[in-house]
Amino acid sequence: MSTHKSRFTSTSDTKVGILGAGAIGQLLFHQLTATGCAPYFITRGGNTRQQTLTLTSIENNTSNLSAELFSPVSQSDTHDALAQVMRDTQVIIVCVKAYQVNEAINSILTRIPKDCHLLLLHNGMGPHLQIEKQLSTQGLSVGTTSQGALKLATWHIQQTGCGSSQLGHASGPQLPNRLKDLLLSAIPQSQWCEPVLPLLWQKLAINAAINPLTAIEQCRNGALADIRYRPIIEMIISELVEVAKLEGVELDKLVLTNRVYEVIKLTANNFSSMHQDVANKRQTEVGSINGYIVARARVHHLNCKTNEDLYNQITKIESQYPI
Ligand SMILES: NC(=O)C1=CN([C@@H]2O[C@H](COP(=O)(O)OP(=O)(O)OC[C@H]3O[C@@H](n4cnc5c(N)ncnc54)[C@H](OP(=O)(O)O)[C@@H]3O)[C@@H](O)[C@H]2O)C=CC1
Ligand SMILES: CC(C)(CO)C(=O)C(=O)O
Repeated sequence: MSTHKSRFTSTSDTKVGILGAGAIGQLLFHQLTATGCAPYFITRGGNTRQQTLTLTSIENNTSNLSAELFSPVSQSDTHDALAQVMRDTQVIIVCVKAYQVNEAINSILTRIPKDCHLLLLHNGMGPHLQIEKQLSTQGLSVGTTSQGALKLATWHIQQTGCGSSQLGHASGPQLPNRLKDLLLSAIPQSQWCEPVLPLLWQKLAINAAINPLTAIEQCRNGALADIRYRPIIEMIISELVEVAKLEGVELDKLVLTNRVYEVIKLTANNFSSMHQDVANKRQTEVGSINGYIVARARVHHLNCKTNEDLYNQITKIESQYPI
């Protein structure tokens, strides 16, 4: 695997859009702004406006920034402010949930400039397969992050973890080095990795093992260290390794298992995102986690009983949310 180190010096002439102004989108906004770049947000509602964003850092320091928000649905026929700002945008970072990616990109597809690059940053896998087919000339990159951010209020986030981020090429033209440097210098502990797909599969294994089990058992991540979960965790990983192999990605089951247990230990006190989604009766990302493993297995006429069982249990819980 090759990695790319950043040699970026700050600039304000690079136009970066952030699609999705949630916890991770706002965290990246603060981090990009600190390097001298002035990103803007694409949201799914509301009018074009300025918004004050508040960040509470890990050290509990609070800072404010002003951001510009644009929406594809609020434009009058004569003045499409989003189209105008997107015209010279060089990169759009997509920070929505996995199941929101298609709709979010489709809402802006006709406005994306021909030489603009897209970077997908979400948990789980899958949306890139659809998006790469829809892009004509634009390049696509994908990434995974273990940074943590929590929304305290709509426009106030708390950084909850200083993890690392791995980004890399998916399809079409490569992200120009100047833009790679910008992203790598803005996002702490980030690396450009080629190939990046094995790293996404590795993160998928972590999420496939930890997320549904903690949601079903209603426990913190650390509870999965109990020996009684070992057989099911091993089965989840075995199935994933087999599917990844058929997809051309070789993973070492033992290394992956050790990594899953390392994350269980490192995040022992956390409630996983799927646990939180289920506790708050929100749609989960299971379709892009265990659901993705099952879907890719089907393409290769393979059965993934354990992942399928977990997928079914989570979607059943979701279907029982009160309306
Ligand atoms: N938060 C974290 O600590 C981490 C999150 N991740 C991953 O990052 C991804 C994003 O997570 P997170 O930021 O927490 O999620 P949030 O729900 O906080 O943010 C998603 C944002 O996307 C917006 N959105 C949804 N659809 C559209 C659309 N069509 N157009 C424009 N905006 C849209 C939502 O808007 P609205 O307010 O209207 O719903 C929301 O603001 C997920 O895949 C998550 O698993 C990964 C690591 C850590
Ligand atoms: C790594 C882990 C499992 C941490 O909780 C996570 O990514 C999630 O909760 O979605």
